[in-house]
Amino acid sequence: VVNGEDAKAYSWPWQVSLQYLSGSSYYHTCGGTLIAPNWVMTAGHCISSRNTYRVVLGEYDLTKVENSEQIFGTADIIVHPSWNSNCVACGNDIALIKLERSVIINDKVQPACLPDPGAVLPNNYSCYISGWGRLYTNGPLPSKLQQALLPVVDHSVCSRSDWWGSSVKTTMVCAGGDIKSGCNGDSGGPLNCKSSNGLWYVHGVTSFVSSYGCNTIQKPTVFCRVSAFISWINDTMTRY
Ligand SMILES: C[C@H](NC(=O)[C@H](CCCC[NH3+])NC(=O)C(F)(F)F)C(=O)Nc1ccc(C(F)(F)F)cc1
Repeated sequence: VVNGEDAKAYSWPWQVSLQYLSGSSYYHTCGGTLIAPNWVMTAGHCISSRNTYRVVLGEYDLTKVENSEQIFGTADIIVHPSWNSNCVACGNDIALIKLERSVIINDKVQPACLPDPGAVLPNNYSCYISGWGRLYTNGPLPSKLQQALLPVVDHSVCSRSDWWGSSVKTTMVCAGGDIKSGCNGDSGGPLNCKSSNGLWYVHGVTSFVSSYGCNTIQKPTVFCRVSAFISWINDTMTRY
């Protein structure tokens, strides 16, 4: 997250650190969202069949053991069937991870609410991105979870030729576009948006930023629009 701030510890209790095994150590590679006691939602581009992954919940400072962490292996990983790793602009950048067992729900680990099917947020609606992605383009990863307020940019603006043009589809959500943005390592994490009922809903799965730099003007962070995939999510959680 570029130009964000340290999140309050455990204030996004559905935030996940997806880590891959390299040698004898695990490394943070992507974010994710807990959506059920044994299911995590992340980005399709976060998954490679060559890797072994683990999922960490109740995480805040990646460099410390805080005794709130719950660590799980994966029982199954289902990448959206229409995800094409050669075409991030085509969308469908979403995957589901079935955990080897259910998490212990507590004040630091809770599932997120998901939006109603088809729900589209209006322009300028305030949401927060959260993640352990780079603090600036080509910069370091933070230790503590970061967050930044990103206003939603509706599709009519986001698809303008001097914005994302045809690279952004209606199955995506744009947010930001100024000096705040997601950055590499935030992939797969949540776009957290507060509803009028006072609950936080995850409307986006962090998908891409500009190759010219994470916080490029008129290139908002682009998210997979969760409300376009509710049926697939429900069907998958039922079938696997
Ligand atoms: C460096 C930058 N990386 C990214 O945006 C990667 C996703 C890469 C998936 C494809 N391998 N995502 C992130 O870094 C994230 F944290 F913001 F989500 C990138 O490749 N951006 C990018 C590539 C293509 C297109 C476009 F669709 F337009 F072709 C747009 C942005």
